[in-house]
Amino acid sequence: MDAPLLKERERATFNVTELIHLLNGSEEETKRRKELESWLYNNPVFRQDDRYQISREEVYERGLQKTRELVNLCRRKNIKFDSLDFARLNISTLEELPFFLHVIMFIPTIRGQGTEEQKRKWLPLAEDLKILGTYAQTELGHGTFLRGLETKATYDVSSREFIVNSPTITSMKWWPGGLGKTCNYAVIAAQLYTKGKCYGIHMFIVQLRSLEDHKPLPGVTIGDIGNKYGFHTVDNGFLRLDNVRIPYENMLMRYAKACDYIPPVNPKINYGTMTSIRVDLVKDASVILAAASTIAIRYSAVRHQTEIRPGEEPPVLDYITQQFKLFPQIATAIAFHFAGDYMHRIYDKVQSEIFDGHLSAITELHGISAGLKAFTTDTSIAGVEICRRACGGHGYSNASGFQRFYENWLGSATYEGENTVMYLQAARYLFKCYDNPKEAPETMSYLRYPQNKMEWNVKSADDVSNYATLITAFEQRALSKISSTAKKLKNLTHYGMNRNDAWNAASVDILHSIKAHCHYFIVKNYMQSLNHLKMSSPLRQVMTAVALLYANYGIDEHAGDFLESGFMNGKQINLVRAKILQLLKEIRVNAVAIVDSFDFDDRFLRSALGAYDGNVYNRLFKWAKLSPLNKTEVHSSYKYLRRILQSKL
Ligand SMILES: CCCCCCCCCCCCCCCCCC(=O)SCCNC(=O)CCNC(=O)[C@H](O)C(C)(C)COP(=O)(O)OP(=O)(O)OC[C@H]1O[C@@H](n2cnc3c(N)ncnc32)[C@H](O)[C@@H]1OP(=O)(O)O
Ligand SMILES: Cc1cc2nc3c(=O)[nH]c(=O)nc-3n(C[C@H](O)[C@H](O)[C@H](O)COP(=O)(O)OP(=O)(O)OC[C@H]3O[C@@H](n4cnc5c(N)ncnc54)[C@H](O)[C@@H]3O)c2cc1C
Repeated sequence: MDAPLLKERERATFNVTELIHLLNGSEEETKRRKELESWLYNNPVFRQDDRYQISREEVYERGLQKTRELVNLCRRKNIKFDSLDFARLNISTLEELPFFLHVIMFIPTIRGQGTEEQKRKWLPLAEDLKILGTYAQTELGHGTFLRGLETKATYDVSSREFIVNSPTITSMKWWPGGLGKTCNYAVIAAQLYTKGKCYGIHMFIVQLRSLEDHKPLPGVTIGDIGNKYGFHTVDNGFLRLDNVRIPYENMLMRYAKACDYIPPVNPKINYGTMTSIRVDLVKDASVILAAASTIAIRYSAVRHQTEIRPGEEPPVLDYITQQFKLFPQIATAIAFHFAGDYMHRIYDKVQSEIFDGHLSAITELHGISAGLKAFTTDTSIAGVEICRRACGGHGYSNASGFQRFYENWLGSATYEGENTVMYLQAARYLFKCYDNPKEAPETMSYLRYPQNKMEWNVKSADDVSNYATLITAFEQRALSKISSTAKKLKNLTHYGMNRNDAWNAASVDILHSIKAHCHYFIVKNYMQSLNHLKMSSPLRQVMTAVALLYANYGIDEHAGDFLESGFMNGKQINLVRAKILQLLKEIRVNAVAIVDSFDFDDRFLRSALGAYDGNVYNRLFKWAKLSPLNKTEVHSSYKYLRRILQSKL
């Protein structure tokens, strides 16, 4: 163990194991997670040491090899794809495997939207991996605007079949994960035409490749869309369908029927699978940010640079600016952890209501999940970059481990609903609730009895340590943004603009309003979660400091908003800033111990900078020696260099 990290750990004021169990849910949950991880990490197939030295084809092939191992493991240990154990394994592989869309979207869509008969037919095939599917919705021309999708499924009464067609270049399916080379089936989103009339988007199960030799079936043009920023293991694909016939029974008909068309009670029930992934992404955002901050904090405790006082070169973690960059990232990761727990609870509740036939709750779930998906992915993407830059030059090396987080995670601002679009969806619901406060759910309870308070009740540094006072600040900021935007919308329509144009004209303010609401929700949920959890008093002291930092940092970051309405004044913002400095000092002593409590295995982080033992420089040198350019003392391409050097160009 490198001495600096040992010293950091020795002076921690709380018990790391207690926080590990708290974040995992219980001691048993921690044990189970570690057991699952060790099954993966002790398997050489999941090695990553030459990850950046192999070609895309090899990466894809490795992805399939890992898939086979993972499936094998699940079979041996009787782990079901819809279990918490599988979700943990999924995260621990750290790379999306080519069959993940099968597990996270293809199977859930059949489960959620198939009739009992359809589920009896398709689920055993899919769960036993006799067929492999994906979720093919996005097209070359449209991803966001689902009503604009062009793929057609036309019902042919005489043969009791649907004829599926992509009539134009823009109607080609484009992006679905695993579509290019891996899957032989897909759930296809297509416009349903029956008896000459279009009834909008519905889901159809379509076979794409032969189950014998994996060749594309007649009428199917299919392939990989080419290299991307990340997800190199995944064959995101394109698909063109030319008069492909599928049986009537292949339309998922739990909520709607074709032929004599019967519409679903709520047409947005077709969008349910997307909602479930958006819910998961909130927790994923926490995991990614926790991993990035673990690397940056450990490295910052080991890295010594410059001087604060002459003659003493401190760890860079002693620089207040470094703490100001990194400690809010730790706080945010923990805040999103609790938000993720909340989202899973509400998702399970709504699922059971849907099961009982009550579809109304999906609107609320959509409103909350769309907003939090956007807020948490946006924030965590920015946070990973802050952590990377906090590691100076070495942060830019692939040995830092950051690139993997970037590669895949950058996409989260786009997939499963582009973030601006998701914010605007969430805002639709927010403004509806503002107009009809009685309809406002618990998460927007402040809209039920909106109290525009004149000024913030803060006079001293102690006041900004009070949870209720801080929550009120975020509530008032949201309320002020929402009410002024609602006024703007009203004015625009009053002076003759139609509602849609007014919405577009006010959309920048709308965006600010929904972000303020999401921020309020995260702060409130964080503090309420802490209040409900049992913990020792040393741990409570640390967790309180971190929660207070999250809230006070948020106020400082958006000081303009808080000052704008006159609710806060300049003096109070100064009290907030002073509190932040005090909290940074308080957290400093525990920073390494807190990231230790995130409990990432070194084999998960795969970072020379962030390994548990802090042996940064030896690991960096070991990494450099592995560079393919170092296989020989003189590289074979010296032949060009020699000519340049000898002026024999
Ligand atoms: C190091 C550690 C590692 C950790 C692991 C990290 C890695 C994790 C990775 C995770 C794996 C992820 C893999 C990637 C998978 C990506 C898959 C995709 O992108 S798949 C493709 C994803 N694609 C997208 O996400 C596409 C995004 N686009 C859309 O979702 C829609 O087009 C739309 C919502 C924008 C509009 O739809 P449109 O039909 O035009 O709607 P209208 O305008 O007509 O009406 C709006 C009304 O509908 C309502 N409503 C809407 N939605 C819902 C809902 N879900 N429910 C309920 N209601 C809903 C709404 O409230 C409103 O109500 P009202 O106000 O009228 O009362
Ligand atoms: C890694 C990855 C994996 C994916 N996997 C799948 C998959 O498995 N299956 C699948 O079907 N799809 C998949 N997708 C596609 C993904 O879901 C879409 O790309 C996403 O929904 C965004 O749609 P778009 O590309 O049409 O963006 P666009 O909507 O074209 O966005 C372009 C810009 O327009 C803006 N914009 C669009 N509409 C509005 C609006 N109404 N108001 C304001 N601004 C607007 C956006 O904010 C954005 O700035 C994947 C994408 C990625 C990157």
